[in-house]
Amino acid sequence: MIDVRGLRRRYGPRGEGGFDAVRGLDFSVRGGEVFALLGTNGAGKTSTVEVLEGLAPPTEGTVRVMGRDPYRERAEVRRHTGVMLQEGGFPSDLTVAETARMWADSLTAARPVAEALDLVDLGHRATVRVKQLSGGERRRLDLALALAGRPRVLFLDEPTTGLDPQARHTTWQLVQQLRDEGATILLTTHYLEEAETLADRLAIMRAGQIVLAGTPGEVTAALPSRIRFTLPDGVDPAVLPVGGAVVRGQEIEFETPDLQTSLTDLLVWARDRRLELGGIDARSASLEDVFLAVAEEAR
Ligand SMILES: Nc1ncnc2c1ncn2[C@@H]1O[C@H](COP(=O)(O)OP(=O)(O)OP(=O)(O)O)[C@@H](O)[C@H]1O
Repeated sequence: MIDVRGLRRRYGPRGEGGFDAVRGLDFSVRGGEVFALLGTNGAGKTSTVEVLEGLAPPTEGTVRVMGRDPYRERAEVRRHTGVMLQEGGFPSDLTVAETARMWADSLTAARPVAEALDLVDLGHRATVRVKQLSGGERRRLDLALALAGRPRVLFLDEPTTGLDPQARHTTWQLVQQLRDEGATILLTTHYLEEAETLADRLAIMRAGQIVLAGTPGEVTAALPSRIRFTLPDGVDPAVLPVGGAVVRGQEIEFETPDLQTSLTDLLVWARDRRLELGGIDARSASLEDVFLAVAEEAR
């Protein structure tokens, strides 16, 4: 549904004075998939998504959405896409329902306004003026408008920024529901839990390039897992069956690329010696660990 080959996006002139925000991206998003673009501030996520939305042409490379060029064939592509920009811009004197109705009138086959507002839990705020909405409510209105045309492809740029935890979870459920109904969704987010929860696949960008991509499981497998425990008093850490452990008194921590094997070996070793290990904590790297490692490498 989305295909990006060799995408570059440059702001300003060629040569000095210009800036390459996107420096050669390749990725694709399959139908019915949620794909998350992650990256530090300024990594180039919005610059990429804007090209996919047809708001700007690529400086180099090709981009296809549903097999079409979203910039040159904007009218055709736009009919099937829903877009939630990082900042929506609505006339602030209109009410929520008026805003949604105005938007719906510009679409073919829009959802009924009440249905679109109910999807994002804004039905009870229909008669409130946009300027009186909280930041989180405006975000949800943005989302309602993005969904209004029953899009087959949905672009969500930081959809849950400013939402309280409950509204965030409701939004996640909505995104999952839309995906289950067949929508293809590309989102950017700074919430790693959001990416872990929603994304079938994700890519981490840094300085205009993708540095890691895959399923959340594949991406977190890029870093070693970690095992921690406490040895019983009187047991010398030197007898441990693992190399490279960090030892603080009786507290032991070590990393392993193969969590299951290392943990099994450790537990069998302890059982054979009738040792009771305390506070065993064994975990794979989290997406946050990976993200921080990627960001750290850039320093
Ligand atoms: N119109 C512009 N002119 C010049 N430079 C720009 C312009 N828009 C963005 N940039 C620069 O391009 C780089 C990428 O910006 P972009 O907004 O795509 O990053 P992002 O990954 O979406 O960041 P964030 O997480 O902060 O939203 C940044 O260094 C930014 O300063």
